[in-house]
Amino acid sequence: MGTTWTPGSGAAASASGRGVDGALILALDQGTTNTKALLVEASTGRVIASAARRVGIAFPAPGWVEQDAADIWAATEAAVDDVLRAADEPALAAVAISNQRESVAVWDTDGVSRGPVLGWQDARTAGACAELAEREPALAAQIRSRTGLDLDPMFSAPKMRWLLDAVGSPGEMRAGSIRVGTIDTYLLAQLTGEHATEAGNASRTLLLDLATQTWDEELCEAFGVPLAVLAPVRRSDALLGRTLAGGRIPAGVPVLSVLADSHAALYHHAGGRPGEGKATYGTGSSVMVGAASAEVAPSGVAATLAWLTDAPAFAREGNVVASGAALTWMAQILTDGDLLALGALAAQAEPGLAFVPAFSGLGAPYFDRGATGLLAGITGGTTRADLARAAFEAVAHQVCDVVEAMEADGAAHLDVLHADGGATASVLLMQTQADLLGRPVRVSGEPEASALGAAMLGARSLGHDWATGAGRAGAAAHRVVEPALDASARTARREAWRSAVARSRGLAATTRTTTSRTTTPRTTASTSNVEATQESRRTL
Ligand SMILES: O=P(O)(O)OC[C@H](O)CO
Repeated sequence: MGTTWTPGSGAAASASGRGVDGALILALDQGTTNTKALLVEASTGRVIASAARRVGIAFPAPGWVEQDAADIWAATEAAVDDVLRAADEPALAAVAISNQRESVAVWDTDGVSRGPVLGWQDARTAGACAELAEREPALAAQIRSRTGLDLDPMFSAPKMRWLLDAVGSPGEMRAGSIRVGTIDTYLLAQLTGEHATEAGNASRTLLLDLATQTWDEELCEAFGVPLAVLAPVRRSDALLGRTLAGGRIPAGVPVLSVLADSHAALYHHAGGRPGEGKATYGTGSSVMVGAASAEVAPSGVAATLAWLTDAPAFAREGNVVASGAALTWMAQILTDGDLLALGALAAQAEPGLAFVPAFSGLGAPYFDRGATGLLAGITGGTTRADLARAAFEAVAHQVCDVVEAMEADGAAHLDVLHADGGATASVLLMQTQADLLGRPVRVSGEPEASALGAAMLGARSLGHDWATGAGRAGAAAHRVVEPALDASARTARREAWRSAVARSRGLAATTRTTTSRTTTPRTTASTSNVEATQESRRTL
């Protein structure tokens, strides 16, 4: 039974076999499921070796998602060991890091973990967040206006508070002898002994003032996270430390760049160029578009700091809950889980049927947990191919919904969408996306966009600029898909979709809106619909 678009590689490490031209960057991508390590030629961006090690994850209670900080570090060291061996122990010019966002670790001043990592999907503080929003609506509004984010359990501050309550004493918190931070901060502590956090990662905590790119003391106080336990906020391209002796990486190698993973992919694809955004097609879809300022985003999408170099780069982001998940579900019904067969089946049909995959409500830009999944437009002539086609249309429509919401106030605009992730292998999906968006889709052939984004930023500090130079040598091929649908057909298909979404949400079918003003935006998380069945043990 085929459940992926392409066959996976079982190799732990691989090397290109070609000689190395100049300095090498070790690029790490610490993600939820694994840590990847790449050796990247600094002058060209060519990947000469790569390795990956899995990271464990636990679900100890409904809505709880935990990882082990020591396991994350062990997987990172093992991946580094694999890649250095594969390349015969080369000299390293720099380390670059990209990492999963929002997840929080707690450790002591020696770098020893003091509790579980609360994963970004962890929703144990959902009750506490809802209670705080109800008790102090002005604070919830202040959080959104200052941080760009909604008060939601996905983000770090409620997790930090939970961990501090669970394992920290007031004395330790006052003295700063216990530390909490996002995964970049934990990795920097292990690699370099420094206590520092990268600004883009910090912007996912609910504690960073987007306008000043510094910790917001009032919000820290509101969440009960003392400044003393937080790391100083640093530029994304700062010298963030040098590797310690005794680790797998030789001592003294500078860490020259850190980017949050989704931000790193945006940096890799678009290099900060205005009008370029990205969509990642995984189980859900993360859609990010650069924004001119830290202005509060329109309802239904978040504002975030993408990275901080000479100037801050802002972005807007929305997360669709079910995109690849919609294809997987339909494939299980129609093609025994075979996604390639689903694509072939869908190609036999014309668009017409609307499938709203609100399996557990809808994410961005609607954030309607009450929405129900539906198929609209079934007739006696509806075929299996029509159903398959509707699943592909649903993925593309949802990305359009987010893009339209991002552009609603005119402060962000998308000219070209970079696409990455497994489902981009579908020619039908990418053409549908370009058609419904009415803009070109640049389909990335690069599977490691996040690690390479971090490496690209680090290379700049070494004097190499792939983004504005002649282009990255050895870059994976990409393809550009141009829209091929006339405006009136596009409008008709978008209207039919909006009508189906309105029905799914129990609204009047004539509603033409990308974002409800009557429902409170809940979250930007792909887990927005995970109802925490266990209330937080503490209130915020
Ligand atoms: O670990 P990943 O690659 O699933 O990324 C997680 C995201 O950063 C969460 O926001």
